[in-house]
Amino acid sequence: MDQKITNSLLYLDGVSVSFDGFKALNSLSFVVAPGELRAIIGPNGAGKTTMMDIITGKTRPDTGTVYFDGQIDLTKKDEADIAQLGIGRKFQKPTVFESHTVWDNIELALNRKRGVFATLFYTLTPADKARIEEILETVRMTARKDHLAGSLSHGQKQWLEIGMLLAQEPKLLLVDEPVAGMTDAETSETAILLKEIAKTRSVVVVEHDMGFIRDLGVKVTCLAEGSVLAEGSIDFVSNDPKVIENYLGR
Ligand SMILES: Nc1ncnc2c1ncn2[C@@H]1O[C@H](COP(=O)(O)OP(=O)(O)OP(=O)(O)O)[C@@H](O)[C@H]1O
Repeated sequence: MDQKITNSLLYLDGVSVSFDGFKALNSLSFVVAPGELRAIIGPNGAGKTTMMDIITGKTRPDTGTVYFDGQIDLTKKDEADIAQLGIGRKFQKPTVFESHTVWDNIELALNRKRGVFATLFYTLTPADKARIEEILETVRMTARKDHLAGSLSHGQKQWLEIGMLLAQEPKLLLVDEPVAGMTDAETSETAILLKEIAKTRSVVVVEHDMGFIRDLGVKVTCLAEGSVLAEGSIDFVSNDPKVIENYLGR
């Protein structure tokens, strides 16, 4: 098999999908390395959400290849299989269990892997507790572990949900517009948090907030009309005349 495929955590090549004759993705190709944090930008309708739908198996491509972790063909897997393989997705709106504590939210996420019956009779091992504590620390929630999730700020709920995804130990985390609606301080902290998380897994983050993207300081892929318009450092991409015309200058 091609070395580029086997050395990548995520490999998309020539991925196209149409809805009622409209090409939402038009021969999209890009590669994410193991342990890479990648930022995706692009105007509304560029295909960013559709790209995540393809990776997570919600949408099937009409043509193209999608490989995960070297040799797994994601186009042959369903959504449940893909989640099980280690791809976690954070949607834009936080979805936490509001009437449960922060700790319980993480514990529930940790148990989700075990199934309902096993969970009923399961007591946490010291290793589970240590993992929950570690996740709480990562997502800045240690001091709030006994608070009800419903009492958290919008930004804190986003962090808690990232923690719930971490409990599933994904190899790849897809994060959709995490800083929309966050305060400036929360936004800066989220950049640091995602960089920490990407030390142990790959993260693909879609955002419109260019200050946040600059803070991340990672390779940026700009999509437009379903394909890659430009890719490289934030300075390289934001100075590209095509990016200015299609996105930044609008
Ligand atoms: N299920 C669907 N049926 C019909 N059209 C769709 C479907 N999903 C997406 N589209 C269209 O495909 C195009 C790409 O949409 P997509 O949501 O992927 O863009 P996006 O880059 O995520 O935009 P935004 O920044 O607004 O979230 C849009 O024109 C959208 O209307």
